[in-house]
Amino acid sequence: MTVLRSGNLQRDRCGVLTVEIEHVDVATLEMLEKQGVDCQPKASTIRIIQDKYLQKVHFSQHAIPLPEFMQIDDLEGAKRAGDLFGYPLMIKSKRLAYDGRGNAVAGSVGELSSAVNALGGYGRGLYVEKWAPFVKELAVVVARGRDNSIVCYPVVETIHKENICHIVKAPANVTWEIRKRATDVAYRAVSSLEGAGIFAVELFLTGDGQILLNEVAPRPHNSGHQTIESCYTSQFEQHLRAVVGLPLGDPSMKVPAAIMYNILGEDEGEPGFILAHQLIRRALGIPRATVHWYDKPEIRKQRKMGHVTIVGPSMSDVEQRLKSMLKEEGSDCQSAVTPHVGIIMGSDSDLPVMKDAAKILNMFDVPYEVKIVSAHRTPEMMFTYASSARERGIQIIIAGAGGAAHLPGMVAALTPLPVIGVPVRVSALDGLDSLLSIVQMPRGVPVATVAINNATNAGLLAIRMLGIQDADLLARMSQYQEDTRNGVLTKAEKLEKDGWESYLNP
Ligand SMILES: Nc1cncn1[C@@H]1O[C@H](COP(=O)(O)O)[C@@H](O)[C@H]1O
Repeated sequence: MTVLRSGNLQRDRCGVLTVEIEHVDVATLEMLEKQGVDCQPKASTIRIIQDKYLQKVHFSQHAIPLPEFMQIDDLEGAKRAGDLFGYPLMIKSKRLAYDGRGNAVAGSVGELSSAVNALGGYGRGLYVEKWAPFVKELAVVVARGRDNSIVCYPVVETIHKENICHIVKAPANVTWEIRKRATDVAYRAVSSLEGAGIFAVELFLTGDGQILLNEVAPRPHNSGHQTIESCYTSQFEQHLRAVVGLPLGDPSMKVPAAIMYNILGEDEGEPGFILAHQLIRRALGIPRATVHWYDKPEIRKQRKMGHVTIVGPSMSDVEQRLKSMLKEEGSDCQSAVTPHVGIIMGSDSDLPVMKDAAKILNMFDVPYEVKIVSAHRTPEMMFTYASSARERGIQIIIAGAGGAAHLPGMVAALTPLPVIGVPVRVSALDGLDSLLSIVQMPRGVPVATVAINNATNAGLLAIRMLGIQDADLLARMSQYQEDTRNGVLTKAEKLEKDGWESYLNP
């Protein structure tokens, strides 16, 4: 087996299969050699994939949702397609179309000829697709083993610039239902093919929530590069497992968020290398960023020269680091620590109580923010705060209010994050009004409610929740419990030794 750089499977004239692969650890290689690697993806798969038109025909036969398409052989055919699908019209080359090559858009009937000429004429083998009015491009990397077992990686969002993949965000910021639908389309597309290995399935999400299959690439793919750092099994290891016939690995993410940024040539020759190296230098200074440089001998504008993957506790955290790497305005990676907990309260008069939650978070070194947000006096602000909290990387909200204390409940209705309510004692009713307002939530909208004025417990509960995914934090929580226990034991010993009278009047 030869280990090269990309991800394609090739067979030479003697029938020896070459796996082009970029990342493989020595242990896997040794194991492969011992196995006497025998990789034989079915020829039909390769043929289907190489001819994009045939691929479309194949998928439409399997009732997989696609943009409408038809083959065109001359100008008359192209005009008919225009009449049928309307403009703009997507014209695609059947073969060797990738990275924006082999695609042209005709904005009107008058632009048909120039678009076709740009693709090398009808003789190249062309087909047209109805314009897919997508709001996002999604992708799912799917692995298929030689025993036909299939696993799907989490759905990612791919962001293209001038038809070239620029950024991949994992996981995609879409609803669970859309993720499920995208995964289902990808699964069905790969199930309808033959062969083993990684298949990257590119999808369109339309404004009305439809998922359309764009294309399938039968190889480790740019949309899966972030799996090296973000998933338990990278797409490259998975590809080897699949073609060799080993059990497929766990494709799930081991970090909450990842972004892959392609390093594209910004200039030709030496100036291009200097710019790329400046970017790499900045990337090396970004926490949790990993640089991959492909060491291609030549640099050209828009050529993929490498990529950077940044992983982190939330998408907003990772986005902030990316901005900082790209030196975008308002990005200072050092000062911008994403708060994990939001402490909010209905009024500044709640602060003397709510400060105790902040003290606990200080003690455990958990980043947080403190804000005044009133459900009644600033309802719009409450709406914006609650509905954007998750996106900003907040993981838990502690909300305190007194009297008609609707803040925790309303916030819980607006976010999927856990909300801890602190009833603040303010009125003649001694806090019972606040307690009942917070605790008596309707079914379906939970608020974890602590005792009246006990913001300390809200802070501690937040630490325990965060500890589920943070072993160090959980260990510190055990230590806190141990210290509390020792504190009580010391007092008990003193009471025993001194007697209650001198204990009370030392
Ligand atoms: N329920 C509510 C809505 N907006 C503020 N509050 C609560 O009203 C109490 C009294 O607020 P203030 O001291 O500002 O009058 C505070 O506990 C505050 O959370």
